[in-house]
Amino acid sequence: MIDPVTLDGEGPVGEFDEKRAENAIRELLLAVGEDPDREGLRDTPARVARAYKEIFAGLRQRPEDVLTTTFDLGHDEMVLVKDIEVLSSCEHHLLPFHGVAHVGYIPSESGKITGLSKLARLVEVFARRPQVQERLTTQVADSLMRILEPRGVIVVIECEHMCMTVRGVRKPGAKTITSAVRGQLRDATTRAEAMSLIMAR
Ligand SMILES: Nc1nc2c(ncn2[C@@H]2O[C@H](COP(=O)(O)OP(=O)(O)OP(=O)(O)O)[C@@H](O)[C@H]2O)c(=O)[nH]1
Ligand SMILES: [Zn+2]
Repeated sequence: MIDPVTLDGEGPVGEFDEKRAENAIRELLLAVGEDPDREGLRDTPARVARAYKEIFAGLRQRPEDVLTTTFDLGHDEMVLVKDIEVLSSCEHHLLPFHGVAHVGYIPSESGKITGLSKLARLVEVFARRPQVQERLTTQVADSLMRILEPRGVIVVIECEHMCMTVRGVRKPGAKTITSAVRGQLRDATTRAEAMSLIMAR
């Protein structure tokens, strides 16, 4: 089961309760002073419930479900996929944060490699949950270390948080950058090489 605090678990959690989500959205519309029965809003609770089902689909997925394909290519140098689009939701305001993730690893001695698309799928598993950017970053790094047993991992995520743009402090354009570095990628030279590849435009 997924740990409800760290959300770091193996999943899947229970089924998405669409009816309950619909009722909650109806309540929210009433709370803001709207009429959920007026024509334009009549289908909104069901629509929003379906949207949340999609947005939080990662709660019902495990990293093992996507890191399936591995090959022994004997490649033992760094593999880095840059600019993977990230669309997640901050758990404080349930507003989106979006940007990019860069995920790199140095394969195990045996050269155990995964499909490139699987790194993007792994980001999705953790992004589609109520999140904070720091946890998203470490969960991607730690699950890669656990499942692929590489010699090192680097994950850098750059996002803009809607809760800082549409409300509150209102600072559009401010970017948050988080990183998680594991194993041999902690060595200064290797880390510097990875960072220069990540920062190169
Ligand atoms: N560390 C971290 N903070 C986040 C993330 N997403 C949102 N936050 C912050 O969570 C904090 C919640 O602060 P609170 O003071 O409880 O909430 P608030 O009154 O709505 O805060 P303001 O946004 O400053 O108006 C805010 O500072 C947000 O910017 C994230 O991914 N990581
Ligand atoms: Zn927020």
